[in-house]
Amino acid sequence: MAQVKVQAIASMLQSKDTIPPEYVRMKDEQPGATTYRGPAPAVPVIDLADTDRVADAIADASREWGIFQLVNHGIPAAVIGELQRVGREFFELPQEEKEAYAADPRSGSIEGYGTQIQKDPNGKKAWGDYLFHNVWPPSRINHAKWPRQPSSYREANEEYTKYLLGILDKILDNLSLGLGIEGSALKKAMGGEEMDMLLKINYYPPCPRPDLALGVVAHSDLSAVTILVPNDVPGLQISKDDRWIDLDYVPGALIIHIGDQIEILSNGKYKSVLHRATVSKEKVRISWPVFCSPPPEMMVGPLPQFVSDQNPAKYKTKKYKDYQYCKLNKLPQ
Ligand SMILES: O=C(O)CCC(=O)C(=O)O
Ligand SMILES: [Fe+2]
Repeated sequence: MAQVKVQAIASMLQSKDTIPPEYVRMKDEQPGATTYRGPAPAVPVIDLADTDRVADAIADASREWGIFQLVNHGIPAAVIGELQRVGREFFELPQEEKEAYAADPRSGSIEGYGTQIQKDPNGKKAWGDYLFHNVWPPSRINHAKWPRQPSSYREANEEYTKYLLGILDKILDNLSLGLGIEGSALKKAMGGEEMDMLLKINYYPPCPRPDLALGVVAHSDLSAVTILVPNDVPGLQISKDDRWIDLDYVPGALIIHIGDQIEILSNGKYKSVLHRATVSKEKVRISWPVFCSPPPEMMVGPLPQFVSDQNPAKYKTKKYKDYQYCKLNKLPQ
């Protein structure tokens, strides 16, 4: 039987101020009770075209924040606009059309249409649905999980991916230089052209109680780097100095997260960022993260340059898919 999607629940709600109890987070997670409202420094906004400063800015932000917003990245607004339009139109299709792409947990693949299913000790759920599909490398793309409607879905996603490959190269290059290693080193450690890029579309319907629910619970991304396009409804929060703070909406910016794999490869010099997604009372929030990771069989561990007697390895060396298994099953890394 198909999982009941949040989009269907939201459209059937009678009440304007209550939600089903399984969507009410525990008190210590509720955004209404835990969002920091005082003055806080803003997540760095970095200009990719500012060649004098960009390398230091990316390295500093990745050490101190694990996240930054990237402007002047060179992806035409029309390309991002198309990515957003076709993704939104997919979620606006009738429910039964979307179910043709349902994720199948028994298949061993994360790809497809589904609803947030984090294993939660309190039986709580998150207020969001999603679509996952690979966009790179071509050999691991399964077009059966790419929407056939709207008809320009495939072209829009291929076009966006082409630009992302170039931007990811620049980010990894600058991250490598910031560690004092060769520009190509981190990309090589991620499998070079064989690295994996997995697109997720998060669809968060309007929620009568955004103070009580979460779209995505607190986590760091397992990826090496995540490149995210938001729509214009803010909602992403990060934990900084033990406070949950909002990211500003910067029109046209890409939000770059440092994920666990870069933290591991750099032996902790760069930090993956703890983040969560809140939802809106009136508006649909949508985000398009692309998780960029080593291929499943790649061995990942601290690079030898960062390990010494004085500075022992803080993380294990094992296959990426074994890191993935531990994270998905909430086992020790
Ligand atoms: O929707 C967002 O802004 C964040 C989503 C997210 O963190 C994720 O899907 O991993
Ligand atoms: Fe995330």
